Amino acid sequence: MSSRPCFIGVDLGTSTCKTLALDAEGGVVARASIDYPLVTPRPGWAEQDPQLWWQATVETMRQVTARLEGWQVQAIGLTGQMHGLVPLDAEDGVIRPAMLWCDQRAAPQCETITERVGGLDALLALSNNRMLPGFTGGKFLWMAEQEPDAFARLRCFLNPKDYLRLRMTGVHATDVSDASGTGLFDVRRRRWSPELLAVVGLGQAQAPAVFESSEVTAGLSTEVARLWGLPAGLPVVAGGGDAVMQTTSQGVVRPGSIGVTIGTAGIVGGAAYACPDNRDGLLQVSCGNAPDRWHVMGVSLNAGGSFQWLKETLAPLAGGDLSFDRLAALAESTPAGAEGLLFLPYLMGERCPDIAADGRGAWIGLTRAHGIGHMSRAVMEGVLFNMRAILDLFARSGLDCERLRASGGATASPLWLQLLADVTGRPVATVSGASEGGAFGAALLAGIGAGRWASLDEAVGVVAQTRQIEPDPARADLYDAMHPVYKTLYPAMEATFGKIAALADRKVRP
Ligand SMILES: Nc1ncnc2c1ncn2[C@@H]1O[C@H](COP(=O)(O)OP(=O)(O)O)[C@@H](O)[C@H]1O
Ligand SMILES: O=C(CO)[C@@H](O)[C@H](O)COP(=O)(O)O
Repeated sequence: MSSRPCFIGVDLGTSTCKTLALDAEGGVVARASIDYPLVTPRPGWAEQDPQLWWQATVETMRQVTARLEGWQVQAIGLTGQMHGLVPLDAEDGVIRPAMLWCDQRAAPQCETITERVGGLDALLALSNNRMLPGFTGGKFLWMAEQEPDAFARLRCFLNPKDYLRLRMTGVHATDVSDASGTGLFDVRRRRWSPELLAVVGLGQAQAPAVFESSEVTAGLSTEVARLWGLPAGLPVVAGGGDAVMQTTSQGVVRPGSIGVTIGTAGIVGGAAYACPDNRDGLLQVSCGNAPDRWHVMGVSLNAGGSFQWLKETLAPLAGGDLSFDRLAALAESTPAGAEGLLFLPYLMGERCPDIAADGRGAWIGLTRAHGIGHMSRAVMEGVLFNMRAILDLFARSGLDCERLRASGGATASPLWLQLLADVTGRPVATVSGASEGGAFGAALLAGIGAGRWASLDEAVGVVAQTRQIEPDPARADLYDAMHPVYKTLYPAMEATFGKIAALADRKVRP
């Protein structure tokens, strides 16, 4: 019997590496995932060791390929966390741990870049994006200033998922959607901006080659192919940044629908046929996963990651074993609105709806009547109030939508899904593949690259709606009343957070 074709997608998330194989109808044949830690050496900093990413990829690929007897892998597609800087030396060695998308240390350098090009309007004309804290661009200047010896050794930089490609194929390459997130890319023309590269001290030779998402970048090396029992030279397609790819996995590739992802980050995203002008730069505009598509999104740094922080913080008090389900059950048995307890989730600072590098998290309204169930519920509600504020920004840009499509790790929880509907007051649809996250989209892109589907529109034809969750009228009414109050929290605290950030730099022994 001849082997059946399948396509592999690898998603290098912030918390987990997920790998899956899809058949030619979009059904999942095999999947595996492995977690790794997020390191926060100081408030506002976030790093990971690319070696751990590669180990997780090797192992998840081993587990998936071991289950593919009778299947023939036709191509691999990559996706992963955006905006991270993997600095490489002349031997392709990693010079320092990767600074991630939620790392705020380079906020002052982002302002410097904006000034150097002549202000915000000039920057938007070059890239169509602000140089937001957390974008890759600022990290180069930070390195040049704070770690000049390390910066002098830099010969090439890669986005996180593209480091996996380097290890798989030996090639320095990225795709247009992930390149958009560096802040150094001319999103309108789908090419590096030579002016912006120069402003951060780089030349074109130090930037990876850029491909459209479904283009084949290179073939699997003999050594790596042997590790996974795959043919040497197997095509590895360009893929895309995870925030864009999540929206592709949701089937949101044409204007008119909006996807919400609750992963570590929170993403509100939609597609466009032409590159929209990013007038005030409060949203992000990137190239989409097809040559004729662009992508608009607002990204919160603090969605599922806030819930994960709560779990990790409380786990030692719960004998080290506290599950997301237990935490959600505590929240579910607490009244909607957590009896007046609000949570501002800016634990990693924030990018959208507020640009708040010095932002901090806070429970506001604590009383002796509040317990851990209230705190857990307030965290979930606060994250979703923040997503609703991003939806308000979308509406202001004429991108509103009556229904949402949901994806991301948190959508494994029925409570998160119901609260998303209740807090936004919109029906929420889940789709096949949404719980698989970006790996699903990456595998679809691999399928396009291998010729299974002729276009992105055709490929997302395999994405089907699985459920629709309606908002509960009474809870939606309460959340309508709470949202304007929530929106006052950051403006009220902004100046105080600035002072707190300065105080946090003063180290005094315990
Ligand atoms: N069973 C679950 N119940 C509730 N939330 C969950 C569950 N599993 C994962 N999550 C949430 O999903 C987040 C991770 O989502 P994921 O899409 O896998 O993120 P990433 O791609 O950033 O690694 C976690 O931070 C957590 O808040
Ligand atoms: O910053 C962004 C996109 O602009 C984030 O989407 C990161 O790319 C990380 O995503 P997850 O790990 O939460 O999927």
